[in-house]
Amino acid sequence: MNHKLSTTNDDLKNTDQSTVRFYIETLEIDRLSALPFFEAGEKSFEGMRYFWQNREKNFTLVGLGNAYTIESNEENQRYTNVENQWKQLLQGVDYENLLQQPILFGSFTFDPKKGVSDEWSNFSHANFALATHQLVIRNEKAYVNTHIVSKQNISEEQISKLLAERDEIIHQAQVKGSKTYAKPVVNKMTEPFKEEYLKSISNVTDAIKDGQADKVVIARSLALRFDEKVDPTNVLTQVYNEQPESYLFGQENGENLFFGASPERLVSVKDGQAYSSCIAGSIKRGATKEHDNALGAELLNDAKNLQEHQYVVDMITSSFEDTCSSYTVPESPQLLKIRDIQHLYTPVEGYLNDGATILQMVEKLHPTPALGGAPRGKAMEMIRQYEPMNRGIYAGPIGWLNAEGDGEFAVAIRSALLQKDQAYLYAGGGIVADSEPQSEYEETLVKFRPMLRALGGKLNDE
Ligand SMILES: C=C(O[C@H]1C=CC=C(C(=O)O)[C@@H]1O)C(=O)O
Ligand SMILES: [Mg+2]
Repeated sequence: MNHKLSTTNDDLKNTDQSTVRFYIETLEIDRLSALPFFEAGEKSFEGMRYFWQNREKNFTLVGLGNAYTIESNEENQRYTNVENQWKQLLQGVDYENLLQQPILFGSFTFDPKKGVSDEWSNFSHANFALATHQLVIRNEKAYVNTHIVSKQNISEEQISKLLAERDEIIHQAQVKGSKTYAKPVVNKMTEPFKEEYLKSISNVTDAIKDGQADKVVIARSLALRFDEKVDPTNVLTQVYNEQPESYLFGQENGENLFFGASPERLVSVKDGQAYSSCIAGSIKRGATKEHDNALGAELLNDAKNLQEHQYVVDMITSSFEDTCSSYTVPESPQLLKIRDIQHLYTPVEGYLNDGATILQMVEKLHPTPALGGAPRGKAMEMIRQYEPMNRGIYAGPIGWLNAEGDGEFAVAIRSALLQKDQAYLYAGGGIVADSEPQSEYEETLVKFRPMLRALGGKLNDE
C-alpha cells in the first residue's frame, strides 16, 4: 500500500528565503527486518545511517541517508534550535494523513561547554537527521517512508529514481535476511588515564566531604584496536542479540559509529503524557539465583547506593513538578536487572502542561544526577576539572521525535564509538562522600562489559 504526499512549504525561511518542497511517500510492508535493511543501505548510504529500538521492542527505527539535517553548536540554544528548525520544516506539511509520519532522529553531546575534540572531532553538539529512507516497525507492521526535501522543484525522474532505490534496498534486505557474523578480533585493549581516574575519585570524594557538591559522576574509557575495520552492521547485530532488555541505538557519522544498549530512559512523550526513569545505584549479577537475589537485597539496603539514587529521584521529580499538571513517583526504588548488572530504579510519569514539548523536557532533564551530579552546575564544573577525557555523546540524550511531538530519548550510556579498526568504550559511576576508588573502578568494569562483549573483547575475569 502506498501513500503519497507532495507538498510545498512556503513558511520555511532558509537563509536565501527560498521555498522548500517536500515529497513523502509511505510504503506499508508485511515483513521487513531492521538490521538487514540497515545493511542493505550500506552501498548508497554508508556513514549516514541510524538504528533505534525501544526497551519494549515494539518500536524500531532505521534511517538511511539524510533528506534533511539539523545541527547546532550553540551552547545554550541547541535544543530550541533543533525544535524550531524541525517545526519550521514541517509547517504546512499535511503529515496527519500519512500512514507514517516523518521522524527526526539524533543525539546531543553530554556537555557543549567541553570543546569537542579527540575521537569526537566530527560531531556537532546536536546532530539530527530526517532520513531519506526511514523504516518504522511498529506492532509487527513495517513502513518505509521516502523523503525528499528540496529548494528546487522535485522532478518525476528524481522521485522514480529514489523509489527504485528504495525497492532495491527492501528486496536486498528481504532476500538476504539477518546475517550471522564472526565477532571482531581485538588486538589490543588499553585503559587510558586509569591512574588519573583513580586519583580523580579520591579528589572528588574529598571535595564532596568538603561540601563543594553532593554527588559527581566521573567516567573513563577503554580503548580497543582490531585486526581490521569493523563492520557497523556486525556490532549492531551483536548488540541486538546480546542486549534484549535495553534501548538499542546506533548513529553513523562518516567513519564513526556511536552505538550502545542503555537501560535508561531520559524521557518519552506520548499523547501529552511524559515518562522518565531514575536509574542510579548498581551491583553486579550473581551466578546463581540465590546469589543474585542476595546481591539485589544488598543493593536495596545499601546507604551509599540509595544516596546516589535519591539525588536522581529528587531532581527528576522537581522537573516533573515544573512541567506537569500531575505526576506520580513511587516512594522507594525497585530493582532493574539486566544482563550484566542490577540497578536501583524509580519510574516517574506525569501529564505535561499545555505547550510543553519533548525537547523542552530533554533540556530540563539533561544531565540528571545519574550522569552529571548534584547540584548540577557545580557537578558539571567538577567533571570538566577532574575527568580525564571528553564524553562526546556518551551519557548524552539520544532518540527521536515525530511531527506531532511524540518521541523518546534514552541516556546514551553502555555505549561506544567505533572508528574503523578502533573503538572507545565509556563508563562512569556516581561518586558520593562514601565512594571508594577501587570499588568505583570495578563498577566501571561491569558497565564496560556489554559493549566489550559485542566488540569481541573480554576482561580477565571472564
Ligand atoms: C554513568 C553510568 O551509569 C549511571 C547509570 C546507572 C547507574 C550508575 C551508578 O550506579 O553509578 C550511574 O549513575 C554508566 O553506565 O556509564
Ligand atoms: Mg554507582
